[in-house]
Amino acid sequence: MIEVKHLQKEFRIHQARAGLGGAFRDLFSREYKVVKAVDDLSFHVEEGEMFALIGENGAGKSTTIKMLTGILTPSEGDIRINGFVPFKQREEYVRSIGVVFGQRSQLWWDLSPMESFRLLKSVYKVDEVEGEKWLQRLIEELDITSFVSQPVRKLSLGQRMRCEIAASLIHKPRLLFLDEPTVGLDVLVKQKIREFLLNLNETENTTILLTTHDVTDIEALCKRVLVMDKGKLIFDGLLTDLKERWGNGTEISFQMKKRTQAGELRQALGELPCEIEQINDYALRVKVARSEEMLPFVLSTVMSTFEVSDVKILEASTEDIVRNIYSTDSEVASHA
Ligand SMILES: Nc1ncnc2c1ncn2[C@@H]1O[C@H](COP(=O)(O)OP(=O)(O)OP(=O)(O)O)[C@@H](O)[C@H]1O
Repeated sequence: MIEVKHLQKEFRIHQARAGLGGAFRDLFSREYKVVKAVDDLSFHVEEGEMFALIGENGAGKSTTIKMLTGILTPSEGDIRINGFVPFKQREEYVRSIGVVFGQRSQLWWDLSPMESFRLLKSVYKVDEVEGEKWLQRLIEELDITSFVSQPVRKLSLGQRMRCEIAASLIHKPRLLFLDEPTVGLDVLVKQKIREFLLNLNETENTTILLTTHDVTDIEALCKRVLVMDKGKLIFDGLLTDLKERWGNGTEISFQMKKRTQAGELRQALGELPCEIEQINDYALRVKVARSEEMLPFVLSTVMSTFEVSDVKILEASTEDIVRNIYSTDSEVASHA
């Protein structure tokens, strides 16, 4: 569905010289700095995948989406989506995709969403009967019936965003781009949007690409994550692998009924690669790197060897992990 090879986008930014003299010199000769917003990006996406593109501010996500949607022309590299080269075959290409930019609206401000939907139907030359059936399904599933006939300017952000999603899907595209779709929304609306997207992906096999700063979006929706840093792709793989790679593992804290020393725990756990920390005479903490395999072993061994009064398992959240990635120097990671 999506094939991106060595994609690059450079921007030339005018560097203003300091002071009045500088401004005067700028009139005659301008100095420019080149910013590589996207640097040698390559990835491949199968039809029906739902994946997230993440990275801190300025990482290059929006520039990537703009190139994928045909708004920007790459400086170098190839993009082929659904058989199209987006920036070359723009008109045909946009009929096969849906786009939602969280910060920008595709609805007419003074019209109702319903009127916008009807206009979009004729722009996309959607089949009357099939198109109407599909629209009714979108309205129902996005739960927008009660306000779909009010002017867009009177809608709340959450109501508008659900209408934006409906508008982007009027022509039943095979591929949907969502740039920050849940930014500023309350938990209930986020939940509704996520349920809708999961259902769309499952029932229609729509390929969905999401950029987000909200890690709960990723956890709810995507198995695959692409992480960008300073224009480069630094991770492309499963969310579970991302957690394993950048997470600090899992910590298990044990409260013992009797005095227990770290050495005794070490003896019980044998050669298992883990860190054991003595909190006090009765409390110890075991840190394991690969939680999925090791956690059950540590739990069962300690519980069957010692008298344990309390256990707590502390796993790094995706949010901690993403923070961890952004604060670490980038290191290229390979596809899982
Ligand atoms: N039109 C432009 N002209 C010049 N520089 C640009 C332009 N658009 C983006 N950039 C620069 O390219 C880099 C990547 O920007 P981009 O908007 O793609 O990042 P982002 O990951 O989407 O960030 P955010 O999360 O803040 O939206 C930044 O350094 C930005 O200043």
